Amino acid sequence: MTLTIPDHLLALDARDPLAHKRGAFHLPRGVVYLDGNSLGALPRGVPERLAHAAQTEWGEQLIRSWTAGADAGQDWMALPDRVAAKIARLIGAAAHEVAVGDSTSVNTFKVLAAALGVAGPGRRVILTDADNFPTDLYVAQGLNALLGGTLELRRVPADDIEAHLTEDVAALLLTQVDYRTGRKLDLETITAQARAQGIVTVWDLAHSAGAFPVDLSGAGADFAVGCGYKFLNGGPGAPAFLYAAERHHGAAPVAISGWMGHADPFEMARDFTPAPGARRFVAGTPMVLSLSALDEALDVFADVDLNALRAKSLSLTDTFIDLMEPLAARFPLTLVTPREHARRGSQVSYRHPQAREVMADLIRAGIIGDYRTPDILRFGFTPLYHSHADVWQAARGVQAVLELEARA
Ligand SMILES: Cc1ncc(COP(=O)(O)O)c(C=O)c1O
Ligand SMILES: Nc1c(O)cccc1C(=O)C[C@H](N)C(=O)O
Repeated sequence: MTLTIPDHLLALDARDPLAHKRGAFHLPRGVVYLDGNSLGALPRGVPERLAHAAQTEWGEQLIRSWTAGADAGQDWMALPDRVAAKIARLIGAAAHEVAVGDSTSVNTFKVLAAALGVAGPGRRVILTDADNFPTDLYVAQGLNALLGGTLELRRVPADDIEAHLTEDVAALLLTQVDYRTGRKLDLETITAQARAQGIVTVWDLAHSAGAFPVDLSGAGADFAVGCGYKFLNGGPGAPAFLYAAERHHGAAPVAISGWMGHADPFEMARDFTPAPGARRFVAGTPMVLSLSALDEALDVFADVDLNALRAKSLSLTDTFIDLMEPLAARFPLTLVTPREHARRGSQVSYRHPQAREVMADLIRAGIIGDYRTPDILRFGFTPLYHSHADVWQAARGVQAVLELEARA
């Protein structure tokens, strides 16, 4: 690898239409941060927004903040809906089809229960990817246990899903981008195939939302969930989101029917009457402080062309794969991320027999990626704040660490 950043990479950065977005983030010096697919970097506007929420809205306004500005939709009570509208644009949904709050795990429970509630009679299988993220598998197991073990959780390799779209399947639960390999599934085609078989789809967009455009409505997807703290940069433990297609709002059961999903919470009625739209899935009191951070973080996306975001993400990951190629020839590194653009999310992963140690050394050297069992080195690329120069620096760092380890 060259000693200085190659001109063609500098040229890519010079004509990067998203380059100015880097300034919207706090990025610590001396670090190449490649873990925005686990915890997005801090948007610069967030600390001030949090201070305002704490000092003014909470400290001064106290309980009045729940309703202050309600006429303009600026009250705390409507904060989940305001955040939902911002996320909706990123995932191809209408604002009233998105609900924000709770964790992705809890939302997976809610939408899986909803999906089972609208599935055709006699269908008792939840079909999923055998390597799905653990929480998706565990939630499906827990829901089945709650239903007395009446369902079957059928786990098959992601590549074999199509062959398993059979008439006994009630719901298809898939994560679009695999957290280990970065493999991206064709959400449009799989959704269409599932719908043709009468199967209700539930998509986990944890590694999709904010990384590239998603078009849930266009695809005809039924339900979805996703994280607020990864590519949406909402901060540690940020509220998650769920999507419920409008056509299901009438019939889909609300498994956690809390008072904040009631049509009129302060009516204090004895029976649950769901709020209009996906708001019915907001179970309890909105997490105002963390919603405020997420709300502010999402403003960074307001003027972002999502196609430009995708193009840059692919350019970053292409560059990393290219720069790593000579290293993969010298060291025991195996690329596990698909090279085809259509099958790649916004991360690049390699197998390495000492992946855990290599990643620990990389992190000590300021190249922060992730290790995932059993032998995966994972590098996440965030098109809002990474440059091609960062990618080059990261690959140089990997080279230095691997050379040092080979000598040890
Ligand atoms: C695919 C996927 N789903 C869900 C989650 C997380 O869910 P939760 O926010 O409930 O921890 C993650 C990461 O943590 C994930 O990668
Ligand atoms: N959600 C996480 C957490 O609470 C602590 C540490 C890491 C995470 C993650 O995001 C893991 C992540 N979903 C993954 O893709 O591996």
